Amino acid sequence: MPNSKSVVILGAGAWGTTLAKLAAINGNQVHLWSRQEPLEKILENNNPQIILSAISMKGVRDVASIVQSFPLAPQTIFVTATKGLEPHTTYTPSQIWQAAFPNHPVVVLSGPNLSQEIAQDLPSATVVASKNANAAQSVQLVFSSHRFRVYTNPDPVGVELGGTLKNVIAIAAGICDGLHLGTNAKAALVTRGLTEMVRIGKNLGAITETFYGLSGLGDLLATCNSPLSRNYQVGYQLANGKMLEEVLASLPGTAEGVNTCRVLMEIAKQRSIPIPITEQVYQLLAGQVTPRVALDKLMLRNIKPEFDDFPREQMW
Ligand SMILES: NC(=O)c1ccc[n+]([C@@H]2O[C@H](COP(=O)([O-])OP(=O)(O)OC[C@H]3O[C@@H](n4cnc5c(N)ncnc54)[C@H](OP(=O)(O)O)[C@@H]3O)[C@@H](O)[C@H]2O)c1
Ligand SMILES: O=P(O)(O)OC[C@H](O)CO
Repeated sequence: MPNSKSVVILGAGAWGTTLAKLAAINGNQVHLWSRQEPLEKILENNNPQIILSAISMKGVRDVASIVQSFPLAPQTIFVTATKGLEPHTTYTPSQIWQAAFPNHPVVVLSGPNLSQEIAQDLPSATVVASKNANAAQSVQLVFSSHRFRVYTNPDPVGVELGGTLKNVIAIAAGICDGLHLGTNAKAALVTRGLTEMVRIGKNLGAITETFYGLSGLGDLLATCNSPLSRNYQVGYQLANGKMLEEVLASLPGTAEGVNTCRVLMEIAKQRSIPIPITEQVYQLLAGQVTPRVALDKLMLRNIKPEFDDFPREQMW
């Protein structure tokens, strides 16, 4: 294949395995790494043009520092598909990869991508975002197929935060469905959840419009409406009376929203960003409120205008 690339995928979990298949379908030479094998052989023998990380948030920093110890071609592109935030530093995965490899292009891949549906060959779309347009276009070619439509975007911060922040709202959506609160409540929750995502995103340097695209609203809708989502499952099962530890132990894979929620609360406190839904999810995960009390606390907040920054000329 003339455009075939050597692609190393780090993390043989649900998402890494699915992305490896998508890249292989297009004729790329794909090498999937799980931490049971030595990384050295894969990196040294295959001269990767693209290294994609689908590692859970908790492993990203360690894996990035292992990769740092190997010589790489200067044009090697890093792609991150992790949806999480690092505790304490509050770094996104792409910030960790960029700090470890300051001279390499870094691309964020994120969108409404429930891996089980993609693995069944159902149609799906995603976004690859980078400050480096050539790198984003290279990654677009590696993964695009008749079943996986890949768009480019110049706002990696917004694309990465969309995929990360929606996980907390998906926990809330699972609670909403688990309590059988109805379609009106779910619509209100998801819409106000998007408002919270935009508020945090703008504060962290994202472009607002990005949150109305596939990696923001798109992923929010997919994750808040699917029992395939691990984050949704956390909320749904908590609403049905299970303990958090019990739910996490029975989940197939990682629900990043649990840790993301804690990190978001740190960010919101430091920067005085109002995020009431996230705050109630945080208190619920910490065992400080029941789902019903969290609902009442949200409904009984002070009444206020719908938008924080409606254009002045449109105000009364
Ligand atoms: N599944 C999806 O539908 C989907 C879609 C889009 C994005 N994502 C995101 O992709 C990331 C991975 O999700 P997943 O569904 O693939 O989760 P998963 O099935 O639980 O797999 C997690 C992967 O991370 C690796 N890992 C975990 N801790 C590690 C550590 N300390 N050091 C090295 N490797 C470590 C695991 O390795 P071991 O197997 O050796 O434990 C495994 O390969 C998450 O951030 C998730 O939000 C998932
Ligand atoms: O299973 P979840 O909740 O991690 O969601 C998977 C993907 O992020 C959906 O786009």
